[in-house]
Amino acid sequence: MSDVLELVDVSVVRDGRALVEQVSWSVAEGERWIILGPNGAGKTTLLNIASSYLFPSTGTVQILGEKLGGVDVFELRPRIGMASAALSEKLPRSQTVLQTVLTAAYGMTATWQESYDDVDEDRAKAFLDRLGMSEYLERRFGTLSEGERKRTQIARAMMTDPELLLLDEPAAGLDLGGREDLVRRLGRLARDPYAPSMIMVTHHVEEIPAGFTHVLMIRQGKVLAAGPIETELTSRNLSLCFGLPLVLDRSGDRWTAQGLPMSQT
Ligand SMILES: Nc1ncnc2c1ncn2[C@@H]1O[C@H](COP(=O)(O)OP(=O)(O)OP(=O)(O)O)[C@@H](O)[C@H]1O
Repeated sequence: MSDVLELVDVSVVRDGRALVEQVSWSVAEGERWIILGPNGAGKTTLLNIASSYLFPSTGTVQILGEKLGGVDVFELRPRIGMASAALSEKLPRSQTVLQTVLTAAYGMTATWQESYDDVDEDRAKAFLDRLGMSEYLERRFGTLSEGERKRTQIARAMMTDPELLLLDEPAAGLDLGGREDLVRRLGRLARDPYAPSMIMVTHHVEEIPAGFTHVLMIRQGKVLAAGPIETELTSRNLSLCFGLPLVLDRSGDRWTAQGLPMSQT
């Protein structure tokens, strides 16, 4: 299996402070990674590197076999699908859901013409259907609920048939039903052998979909643990990562975590 992402000794320094420090990490083709860590740990910074939008201060990065700095990022970016709150803000609120997904095929956020190939339209509809958005094709993006917006964005990220799919906190802001619906859909995607390699950022173990295979835990810019979920996602690692005693539980293929009662801390 070849690597879709390889970071060697990567640091990002801003104003004399390391946002991520000496990170070495590789993601092989077909793997589904969770990046887990507290607020400000450096998760989005890692995702911005993986999407080729951020160059490290030191260290080397290879994305889909191309070395960052030695490749035209405009050729690389269509091969990477990304869904994040920052990207969502750039999408025009007046565009329909279908247009929002279709524009991704042309590497744009807004429509510049109304004619798209039928084949693109069929693809966009198929992805929206997979995300449970068939009923919303003509709805304006700005009128969607948070959950509907997230699902539209994931369909959009799939539109270029990416080899690497990056999801930054896809379940943030969703209610319990919305979260469970999204986690189930992501689980289905993760188990699809034809789906791209995936990296998903989250703060919560409850949001880890079934089918995700690996976890990277980060705290204050440094990697605490990285490897298969089965071995690395432990109460000990989670406690170190979030800085308080936590008990991790597994029920079937899903996870929960809670702090120890005060009397035991
Ligand atoms: N351009 C910048 N200049 C200075 N500091 C920055 C810059 N971008 C991010 N940071 C800081 O780097 C740290 C890591 O940020 P990052 O967004 O990667 O964290 P995160 O783990 O994704 O956090 P959250 O869970 O809160 O979204 C934070 O302390 C943030 O304030």
